[in-house]
Amino acid sequence: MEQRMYLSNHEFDDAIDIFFKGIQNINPRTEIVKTWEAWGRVTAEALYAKISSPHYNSSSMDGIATLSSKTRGASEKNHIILEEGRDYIIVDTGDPIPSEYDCVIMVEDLIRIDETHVAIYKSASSYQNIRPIGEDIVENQLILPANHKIRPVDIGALMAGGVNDLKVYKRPEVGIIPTGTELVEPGGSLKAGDIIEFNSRVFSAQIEEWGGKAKRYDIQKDVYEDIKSTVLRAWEECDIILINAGSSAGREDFSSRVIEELGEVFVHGVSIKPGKPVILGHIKGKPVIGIPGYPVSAYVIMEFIVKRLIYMYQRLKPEEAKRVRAVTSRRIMSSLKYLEFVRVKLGYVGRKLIAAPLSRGAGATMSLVQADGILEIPQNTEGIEAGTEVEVKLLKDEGDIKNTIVCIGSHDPIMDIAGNLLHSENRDMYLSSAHVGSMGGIMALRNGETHMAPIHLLDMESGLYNVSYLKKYLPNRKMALIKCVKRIQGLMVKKGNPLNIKAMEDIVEKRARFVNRQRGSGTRLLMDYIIKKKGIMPEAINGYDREEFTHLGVAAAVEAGDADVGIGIYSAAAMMGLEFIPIGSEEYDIAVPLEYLETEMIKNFIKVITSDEFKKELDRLGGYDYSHIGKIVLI
Ligand SMILES: Nc1nc2c(c(=O)[nH]1)N[C@H]1C(S)=C(S)[C@@H](COP(=O)(O)OP(=O)(O)OC[C@H]3O[C@@H](n4cnc5c(N)ncnc54)[C@H](O)[C@@H]3O)O[C@H]1N2
Ligand code: MOO
Repeated sequence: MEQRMYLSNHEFDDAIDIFFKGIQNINPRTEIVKTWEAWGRVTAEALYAKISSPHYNSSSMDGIATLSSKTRGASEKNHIILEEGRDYIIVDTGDPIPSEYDCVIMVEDLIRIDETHVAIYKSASSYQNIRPIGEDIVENQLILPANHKIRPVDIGALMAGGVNDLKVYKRPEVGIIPTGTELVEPGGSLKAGDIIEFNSRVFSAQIEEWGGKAKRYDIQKDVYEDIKSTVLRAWEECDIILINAGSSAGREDFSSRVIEELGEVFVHGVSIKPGKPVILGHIKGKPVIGIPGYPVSAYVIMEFIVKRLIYMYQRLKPEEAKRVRAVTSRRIMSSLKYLEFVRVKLGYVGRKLIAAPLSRGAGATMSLVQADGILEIPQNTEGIEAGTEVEVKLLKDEGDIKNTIVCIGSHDPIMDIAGNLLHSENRDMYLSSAHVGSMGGIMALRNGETHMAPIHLLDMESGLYNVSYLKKYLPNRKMALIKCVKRIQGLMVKKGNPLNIKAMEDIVEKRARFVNRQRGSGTRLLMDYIIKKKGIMPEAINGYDREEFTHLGVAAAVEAGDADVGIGIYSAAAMMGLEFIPIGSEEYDIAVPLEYLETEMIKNFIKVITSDEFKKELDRLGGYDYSHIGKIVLI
């Protein structure tokens, strides 16, 4: 089969314009629903009250209904006595007021004389404590305009006004077709090459959130005729069709050909990243979108195009995301060719709102889970320097961001545990970690971009940890070091230690494939220190230059068999089921500028790491000595 290359390079706004112009003749359909089932729906016509509310004069208090003229002249000194049946009747809140009465006196203001008589000591005014007809809603009054999204309170007013049925826009049915021979349903055992199909489930939830109705079709293998017949079925059953994956230029990327054969492709390929190979088209007037397979690419297309489409069917416009000004924590490179959407973590450090970029890969679902905002880097920009003021679209509440401890530095799984405990103990506090290695953490402290930096930096001269680095790199700042843990560092190998590696020398001798940590990380310094002491040259180790950014990254590479041996901490090896050969221990501490030490956030953080619960977690992971945890060293 001939391989087709896509790919126009439309600018994003142009592509969106072309698409929405192409489908502008769509007329949203309407239906009648019961008011009590209309929450979240959008009114297709203005709604007027059919009756007044209240629809009779009603008592607003418990007491007696009487005639105000009979109470005239009553005072503390001049009680007036009223007789039941002749002067008043007893009423409760909400009771109708017979026409011969014009006011209600509260029971608290009555002096009971006997079974049938009360005295009053205050005159009453006409309509006192009576809710007159239409006090709330008057018949024929406008309750809601057209194109209004119905809220819970609207339902009450509509029903009070006698409106029980209403015309709303139909929720568009959105057909989702996951395609790919490699896709499998969740739950089964996985072999290399299997991909758990989850995009369609994410889309379904998004579609429901935006007011559409999701209809998921079975996974379609990469078979042209099968995909085509499923698209045709979805076309008959749905208003909008989403074909997931197969949008790119691969041999089995059929989406655009199917759409072209059955309808028309307006755009294939947009100058954005991620999301570039999106396909925008229609089949006989029904929108069809080919959504790229990578989850983050898919997110971008769902958020910017599909959301708007679903809203359009309900005559709504997506609300604009709130934007804030922030300062970039590090340099972010970007291609001149694309408008790029970078997920960022946000946090206030001093008065600066810092935006730290998260993992950029289009497959990084965690970058979406962790993101506080999206930073758009315009096309024709090479990137953004560290410390630049930028605009960020918020994905989270600004209040939550204010209560976030920004933590930039070396990674250890215990920081994730501390973050989790911090949030479960203090529901409004968060810990946001960026893993840039120990030296990266020191630089972030220097630039005022972080509240804390976890570090484990070995002084090659003295063999001591951390203190000398803070003195050297932050000479003019009063710093505190929160002592944390001693960690056992070592070599990780596959279970059974197939190459029988016992010490550093074995890596050289056996030509084992090594995976290292990045320069600037404390683990790398330790590695450099040890091989230097042993007189091993870096070049003698196969893969000394191969760098991973986290302990788990190293462990995962060994686990997958991409490397024979790596360096890292015990807990990471244990998590991945690897064997571990200790080579030394190091001090992993947390550097904090003194001015933050007394803040609520840091005080709570210290409380967490000194708690029994945290220590229990450390025991569970293994490889940590926490005898000095929480001790403060002033520098
Ligand atoms: N030679 C080129 N290759 C690629 C290009 C290119 O320009 N030239 N573009 C890349 C970009 S950018 C993207 S984005 C992807 C889009 O790929 P497809 O839409 O064709 O999707 P697949 O290749 O089938 O899948 C990619 C990837 O996505 C994940 N995936 C797919 N479906 C699901 C699902 N239902 N649930 C969860 N995850 C899913 C999966 O990891 C797939 O490996 O193409 C690049 N290639
Ligand atoms: O569009 Mo792809 O999504 O850049 O990764």
